[in-house]
Amino acid sequence: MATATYLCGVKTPFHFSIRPPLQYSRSFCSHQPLNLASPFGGSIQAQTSCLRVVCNVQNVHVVTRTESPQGLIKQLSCVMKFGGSSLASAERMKEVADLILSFPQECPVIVLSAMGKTTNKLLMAGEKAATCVSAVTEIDELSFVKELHHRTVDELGLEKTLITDHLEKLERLLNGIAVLKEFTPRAKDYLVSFGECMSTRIFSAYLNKIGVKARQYDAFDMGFITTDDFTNADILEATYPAVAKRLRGDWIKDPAIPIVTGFLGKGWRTCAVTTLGRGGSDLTATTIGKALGLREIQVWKDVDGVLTCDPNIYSGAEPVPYLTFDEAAELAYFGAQVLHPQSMRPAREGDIPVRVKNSYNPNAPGTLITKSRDMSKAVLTSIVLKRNVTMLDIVSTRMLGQFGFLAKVFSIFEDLGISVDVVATSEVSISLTLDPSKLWNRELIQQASELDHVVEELEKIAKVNLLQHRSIISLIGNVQRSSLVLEKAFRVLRMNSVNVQMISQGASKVNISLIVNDSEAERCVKALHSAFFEEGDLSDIN
Ligand SMILES: Nc1ncnc2c1ncn2[C@@H]1O[C@H](COP(=O)(O)OP(=O)(O)O)[C@@H](O)[C@H]1O
Ligand SMILES: N[C@@H](CC(=O)OP(=O)(O)O)C(=O)O
Repeated sequence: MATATYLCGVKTPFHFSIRPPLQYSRSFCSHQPLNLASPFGGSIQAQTSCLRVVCNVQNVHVVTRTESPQGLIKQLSCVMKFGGSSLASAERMKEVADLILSFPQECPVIVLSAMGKTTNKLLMAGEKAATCVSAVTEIDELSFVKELHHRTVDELGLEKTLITDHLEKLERLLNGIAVLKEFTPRAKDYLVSFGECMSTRIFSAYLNKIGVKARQYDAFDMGFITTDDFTNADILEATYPAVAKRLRGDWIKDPAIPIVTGFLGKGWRTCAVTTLGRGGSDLTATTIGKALGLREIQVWKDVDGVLTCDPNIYSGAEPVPYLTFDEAAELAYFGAQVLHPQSMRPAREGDIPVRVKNSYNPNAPGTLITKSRDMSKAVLTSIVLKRNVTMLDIVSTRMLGQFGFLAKVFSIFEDLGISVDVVATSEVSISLTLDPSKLWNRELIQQASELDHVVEELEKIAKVNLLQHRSIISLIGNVQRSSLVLEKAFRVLRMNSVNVQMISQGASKVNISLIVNDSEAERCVKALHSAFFEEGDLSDIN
């Protein structure tokens, strides 16, 4: 296979490949004058040169290289993602715009979540529409969403018509939910999508108003193809080339800062709007970073980076300067809300650094997440808590030495489509926790019967003890020094009279998980945090 790549600006933007057996002809057409608007204002007189590759089968690839009088024009360079916490008001939108413009050397792709708590409000409005008898217009959450967006448009000096269509559609959708008295996962995804659709339209219009050329994109219309698992869809491989083609194509034709809806996609079978799970805009950002092979992915939050523990549990949590993709993935998977559980995957695959920064405090260095880092001094990086976990103790009813027991147990989970989080096994017994993210979005009643069904199936081959209201405390760090970590952790837990019910050191080599009662969990995290990060006596055990 022959591969040609033009180097334009910061990163390699074009790749095309031709399989040797195909006949192809090439023609160059050069020096076609083109008027390009610079996204940061003004226009650039540019020329393009095209390399046209015509294959004798069905594909025609046209690769275009764009040049300004000074040379090649800048290419999209990084992703900047801003979450709801960074975009809570018109004032915040202005500050985010200023923040973006304070990096004139960058040509960013901007990914936005819904404003403030819009997603929660929309979900609540949907629940109320499905269960209440009063008129949809009386739902407080709908009034809140309308008021927030109207006020923002007004304060930014934008046309009211910018969002009228969306607000009308939103109300009609809630009326439909009220008539059907049903709020399906598919309806949930369509309903919450209005949040991102409106925030991106408002922000893009504002940038254009202040003279920065921007173009709004709905992710479900620009190539984000997902599974049809509403409320928790996975991104499919076809997304990467589709997104790259669309963003690059538009940028070359008419450069404008892309403003993309986070969190959303399009189901590949249903063609309906899907969402990537709560906090999914982080995943949108890393997917775009990988698709375009960008230099860096920035996720701007309301905290000074990834912290040593959840600041809502312990306000003395400190920023962690460096993390590996593996550490960040474990941290996110085991419950740190700051990053979406799947968001590290595209960044790791594309080997693109992720920087977590604070939009309220841009000068703080934040956290840099890369493939590897110097672990020589690392012991513990962060403590993560996942609450309300269900644990199962499963003991084989057969004699010791019974082979195939583990396989049978896991095939039951596979058949029922339930993910397992933490596992500890012996030849005849298994203790495990169930991944609540796979149960979160389902109706409570369904959850209960689902668990009953799991137990029923398992009881055909084992004695089962179902233990609810447990927490997983994950110690993320250098498992090469696990003895040190465990020694200290158990000393702290013993001093706090906490009994650990299960322990697992994952194959990931960055995580030790301890299972304790929900009621003891926060106390444990605080005590562990203070022992590992504040008392400074790690050197003792070193
Ligand atoms: N280990 C952690 N480090 C940083 N923030 C954390 C951590 N654990 C939980 N959080 C919470 O995550 C929040 C940021 O994530 P999120 O609300 O999803 O941001 P955004 O809406 O900007 O994407 C913080 O405000 C903080 O309360
Ligand atoms: N708005 C969605 C998606 C998202 O990523 O939000 P945030 O970036 O504010 O966590 C949610 O609340 O889940």
